[in-house]
Amino acid sequence: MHQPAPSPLVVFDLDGTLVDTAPDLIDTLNGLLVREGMASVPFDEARRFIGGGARLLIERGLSAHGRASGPADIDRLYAVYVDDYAARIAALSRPFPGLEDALDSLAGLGCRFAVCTNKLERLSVKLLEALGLAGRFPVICGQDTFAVMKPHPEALLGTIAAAAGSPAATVMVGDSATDIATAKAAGVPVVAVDFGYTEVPVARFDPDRVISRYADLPAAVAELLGLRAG
Ligand SMILES: O=C(O)COP(=O)(O)O
Ligand SMILES: [Mg+2]
Repeated sequence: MHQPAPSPLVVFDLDGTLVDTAPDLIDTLNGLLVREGMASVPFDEARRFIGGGARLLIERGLSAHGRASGPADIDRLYAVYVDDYAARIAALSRPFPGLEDALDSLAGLGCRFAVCTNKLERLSVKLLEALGLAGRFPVICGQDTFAVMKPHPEALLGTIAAAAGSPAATVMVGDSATDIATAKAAGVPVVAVDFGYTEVPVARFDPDRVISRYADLPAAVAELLGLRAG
């Protein structure tokens, strides 16, 4: 007896992929820096600090001011950051254009959806709930869901398992070198969006596809997984 093949799964990164969170992340970081007696980091510079989780964002913010920081400093600032960010979670953050239509088309191809992010799980759920998107993603895994975070492949493989999917029937969608490395290590094809947060153009990391707008995602996923409409 053959097991029925698991339905195709699309696993999305969150910051810079599903949602343009940079304004709220950067306002939170800059609020923290100003209270510590430092200047704000310019938006375009701070945007490139996103992608490795909040701790790294704070470390990069401090080192932009030439401030060396020990783990105790980061721990203290991180606790404040998480509360401040939670309070403004979707003040300015919005889904990238065309996302919902692309999800509708992908659902029409039989795809299910999950999130694998380096944001804390509870903040990820809160953000997607605030934007009315949580119902689209029955599985939302964050940096603290598993013992490891991206780029460790187990973060993605754990997300796929939680969604009762199979790596062979999954596509990852992300905006950063971290996402591409994670997918490659897990043996999962990856579509990179080029409108997210990265210092180096994503094409440089050799993803399977690069898209510049969500309208192009359904065809890319269909091609990578050999899906047909209907
Ligand atoms: O907030 C971050 O720095 C990371 O988030 P992401 O994994 O959803 O890009
Ligand atoms: Mg990202």
